[in-house]
Amino acid sequence: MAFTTALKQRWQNASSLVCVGLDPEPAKFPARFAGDPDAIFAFCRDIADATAEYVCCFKPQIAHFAAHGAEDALERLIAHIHAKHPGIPVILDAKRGDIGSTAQQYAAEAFDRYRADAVTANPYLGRDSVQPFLDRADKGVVILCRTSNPGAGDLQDLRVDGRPLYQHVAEKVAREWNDNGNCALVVGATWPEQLREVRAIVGDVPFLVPGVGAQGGDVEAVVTNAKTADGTGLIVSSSRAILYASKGDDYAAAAAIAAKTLRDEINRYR
Ligand SMILES: O=C(O)c1cc(=O)[nH]c(=O)n1[C@@H]1O[C@H](COP(=O)(O)O)[C@@H](O)[C@H]1O
Repeated sequence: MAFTTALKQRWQNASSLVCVGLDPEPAKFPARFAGDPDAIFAFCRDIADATAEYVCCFKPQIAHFAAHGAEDALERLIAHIHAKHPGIPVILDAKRGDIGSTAQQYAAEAFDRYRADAVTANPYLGRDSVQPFLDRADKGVVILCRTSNPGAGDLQDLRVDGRPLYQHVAEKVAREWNDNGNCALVVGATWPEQLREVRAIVGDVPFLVPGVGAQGGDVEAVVTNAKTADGTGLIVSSSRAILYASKGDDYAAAAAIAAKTLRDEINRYR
């Protein structure tokens, strides 16, 4: 099923706009994983199984696996999510972007090797660098627009033809790059004003919104400023606040409570 179709179904059927980000950091794992050679897979699997009923998506972050030589764990984790939780799309957070021939390989990596349903991409090399992702009509392409980090404005806010660069990205993606209807935009939860501005430019294009939880974004401001008319349109992603809700043996139950609490808070403002 196409990413956007699966996402819309999941928004409705699970009544959730929450995405759990799977960013394993072994140093933060509960003590029971000490010395376990498969800790990264086991920890992420437990979190995914505990939180699945409360999410519209999962988002594994590739560097958090690759830094530990755990690409195999990432492959198995995505296969596990597809098998155990069918209908929940997986966004591979890899922020790819390169010349066309290399971008082809990145698309094959994300969609054929890892079997992700969508991938995050950096737009700054231009359309041809994103084209191999756009061409996979059944897959989602989640393009950086106004990121959540403190330095986001260093380049993204530079004024070009009278308005900030991130607004040009938003317009280009919505008007020119979205022929297959498979684009989404990253807009950080830490920037409620920019969320409102980008929503006004792009209509119903879905937003991936990281930055609630550990980065302090305000849930009410995110939802009221950026939801679509039908009360959806958002993939509100939280990683550390859910993954590391408890360092004890109750880590999975604590993650489930954190995911449910975020879902309910979001739903109050939809
Ligand atoms: O593309 C992303 O997911 C992303 C974009 C962005 O603007 N800010 C951002 O924090 N992220 C990712 O979201 C995750 C951080 O989530 P927290 O632990 O909830 O802060 C990391 O994997 C980041 O790479």
